[in-house]
Amino acid sequence: MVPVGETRPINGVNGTSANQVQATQQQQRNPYAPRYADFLSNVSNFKIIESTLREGEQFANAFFDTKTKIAIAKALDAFGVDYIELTSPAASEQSRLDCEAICKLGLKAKILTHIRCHMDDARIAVETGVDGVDVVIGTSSFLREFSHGKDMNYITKTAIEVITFVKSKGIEVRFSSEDSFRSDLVDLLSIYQTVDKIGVNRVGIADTVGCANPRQVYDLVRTLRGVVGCDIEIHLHNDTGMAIANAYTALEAGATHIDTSVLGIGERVGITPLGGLVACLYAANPEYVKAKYNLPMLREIENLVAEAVEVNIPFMNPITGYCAFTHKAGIHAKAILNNPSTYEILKPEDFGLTRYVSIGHRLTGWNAVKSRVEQLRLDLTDDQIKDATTKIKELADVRTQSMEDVDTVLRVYHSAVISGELKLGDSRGFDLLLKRHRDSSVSRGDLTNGTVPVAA
Ligand SMILES: CC(=O)SCCNC(=O)CCNC(=O)[C@H](O)C(C)(C)COP(=O)(O)OP(=O)(O)OC[C@H]1O[C@@H](n2cnc3c(N)ncnc32)[C@H](O)[C@@H]1OP(=O)(O)O
Ligand SMILES: O=C(O)CCC(=O)C(=O)O
Ligand SMILES: [Zn+2]
Repeated sequence: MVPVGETRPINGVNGTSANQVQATQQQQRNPYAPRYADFLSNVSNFKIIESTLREGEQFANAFFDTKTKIAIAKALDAFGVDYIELTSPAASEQSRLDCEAICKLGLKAKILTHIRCHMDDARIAVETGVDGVDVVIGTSSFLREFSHGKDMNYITKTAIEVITFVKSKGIEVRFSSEDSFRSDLVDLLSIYQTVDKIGVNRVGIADTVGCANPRQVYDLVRTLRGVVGCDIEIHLHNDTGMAIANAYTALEAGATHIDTSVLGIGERVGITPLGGLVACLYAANPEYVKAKYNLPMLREIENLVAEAVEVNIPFMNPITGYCAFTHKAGIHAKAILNNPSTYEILKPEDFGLTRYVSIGHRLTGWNAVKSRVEQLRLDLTDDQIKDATTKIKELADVRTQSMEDVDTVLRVYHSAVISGELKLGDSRGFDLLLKRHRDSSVSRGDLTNGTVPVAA
């Protein structure tokens, strides 16, 4: 693969200045930007509640010792997340100690802990030094019957008691209904309205089982926006692959805070991933997202967490997947080389990353090969490059060619053309020359020019 520079039209293929002006104008009208009519939308005005150290600890593979938790908290803080949510200090003695230790780090991000809607948990939480407490209780009939066994009257009464207590300590408090999308709408709205009236800082909606679709998310958040004056947080599981789309829709409907975890880790398949959400919001408003977050840190944070929980970064991960900025098909490669915005909505350089064009395969085209010819500073006409491209495709029909293979083809082709040994279209002649080159490289053990010594 060949790394390709920023917006430099490497080959200037068919480029005219008029085309470039038009392309620039098109780029300036970002079709993904929020529309001005969306007065409710917070797509360019949101906060991230990063829950790798709470929801993420519920991922089956997760065990974070104190040192790892501190490293993750510091990295998230340096990235610029607004809040870091920690496991309940009621979970274990070490969880409580870790919560206290992270509160003492003096991070810019506000530190939250996440508790059951219960005074015992609240009393422990407020003593840890956190900036706020996220209180949750299930409101769906499933959870009321099979989890905690409490009815809505009890839930409301306890919520008021816990919220009043946490507020009396001068720290933030959020009340959330677990399994919101399978809860009765009247129950939900009435408890949210009650807690809003007593001054809760945020209410939270949770798609606990990952069943909601964007339209349902829009409707619920939009309705809630009309009922409460406080901030609205949303927590979205990814069981049906909707977590990023649902988060975006929630912001459009007026949500103010989105829960994320690094790589989306959490219960089952987890929640809205930090990187994927950032990619989606960057597409809508790159300047806002670039100004708010230290984007080049994303890869480092994902590597840190991936290593801690012993998983690989998925190949199709937005931004950091290993082929996120690699372009392959000839049609794509030509356009990318002229202007990367043709096939890229995210700019790799904004994330400290590089774009690549893959050349050594049968879907390649002469424009991509030409860019490599120019990088190698070989002097070939367009017709000669097309001829060499035919050769690369023939070879790639048998197996994918490494960059070294491609470079060898181009160098051998170039020297044969210069010396007059090869005429345009002489495929058989070129095969012989290539074989001779490879045989002599093998016999000399010659690895120069990145040529792989393979038997002919
Ligand atoms: C959807 C979510 O992810 S919510 C967050 C989940 N997070 C956690 O569970 C944190 C880690 N959990 C733990 O360490 C433990 O479960 C603890 C310390 C919270 C509780 O442990 P235990 O007392 O042994 O109870 P256990 O886990 O078996 O059952 C949960 C208890 O909390 C009650 N409960 C469950 N949810 C809630 C809630 N939101 N608010 C109040 N009580 C609740 C249940 O009724 C049950 O009570 P019981 O002891 O009377 O049966
Ligand atoms: O506290 C919340 O809002 C969400 C809790 C949770 O993890 C869930 O419901 O999946
Ligand atoms: Zn969750």
